[in-house]
Amino acid sequence: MKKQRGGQSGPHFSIHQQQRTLHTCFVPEERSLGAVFGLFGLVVEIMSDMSGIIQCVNFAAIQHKDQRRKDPEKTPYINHPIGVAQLLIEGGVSDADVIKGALLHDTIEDTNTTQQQLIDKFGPRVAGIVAEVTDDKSLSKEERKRLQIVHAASASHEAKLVKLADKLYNLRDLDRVTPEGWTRERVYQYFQWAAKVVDACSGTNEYLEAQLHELFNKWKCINNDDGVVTVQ
Ligand SMILES: Nc1nc2c(ncn2[C@@H]2O[C@H](COP(=O)(O)OP(=O)(O)O)[C@@H](OP(=O)(O)OP(=O)(O)O)[C@H]2O)c(=O)[nH]1
Repeated sequence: MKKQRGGQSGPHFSIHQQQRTLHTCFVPEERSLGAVFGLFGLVVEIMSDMSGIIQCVNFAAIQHKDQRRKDPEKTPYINHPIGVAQLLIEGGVSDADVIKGALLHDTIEDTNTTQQQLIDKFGPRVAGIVAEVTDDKSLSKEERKRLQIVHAASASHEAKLVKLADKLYNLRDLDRVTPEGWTRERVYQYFQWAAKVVDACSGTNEYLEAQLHELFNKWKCINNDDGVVTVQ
């Protein structure tokens, strides 16, 4: 299948068409022929690099093997990158390098993986997406959080997609259960900060942003005209 600009491909269904209709495949009452064809186009696209994607899942699983999420069930950490990749598929993303970037997105930040290793194994484009969504752990937490907002605005489209799916996954997790040791205030603060990062990525993916705004509405995070997020 011929590659288009930005790594997107699919001669029969535009990425816009896929994004608009694809998520309806996951909602039985809204399922339509167009959505099913859209899903087919996406599956063909992703399948064309299935072995590369499996290699990423395998590498991420090995690198995160001893890590757990912060929820009381101590879910295996690998569930997170796989879930972020799944959200991108739901959002109609058919660019295999973005899916790979999602699967690997925490390997540099949270394991001993280096960017050079990712370049050697998965190529410079995938490694570049991961590098863009990696925080500099040598900085203070406050500075890292501030820089995420600043960097999100000028990030590439591919990195913004991973960022949006990452935030959606984490916010859904927070909505589901409070991590061990977190107060309700800390959860609200995370929502407030995440709303600013998401705002900086606006206009990237209709589906992911709609899902995020649904959560912000539920948690009553209002992004004012002056960019200040308030919680009601
Ligand atoms: N909601 C949730 N988050 C969990 C859980 N387990 C681990 N995390 C991770 O915790 C981080 C958010 O916690 P914070 O206290 O704000 O940040 P910190 O761990 O970096 O100090 C997120 O990582 P991050 O890479 O720093 O993401 P982000 O801060 O860039 O969103 C998230 O992936 C969990 O069970 N629920």
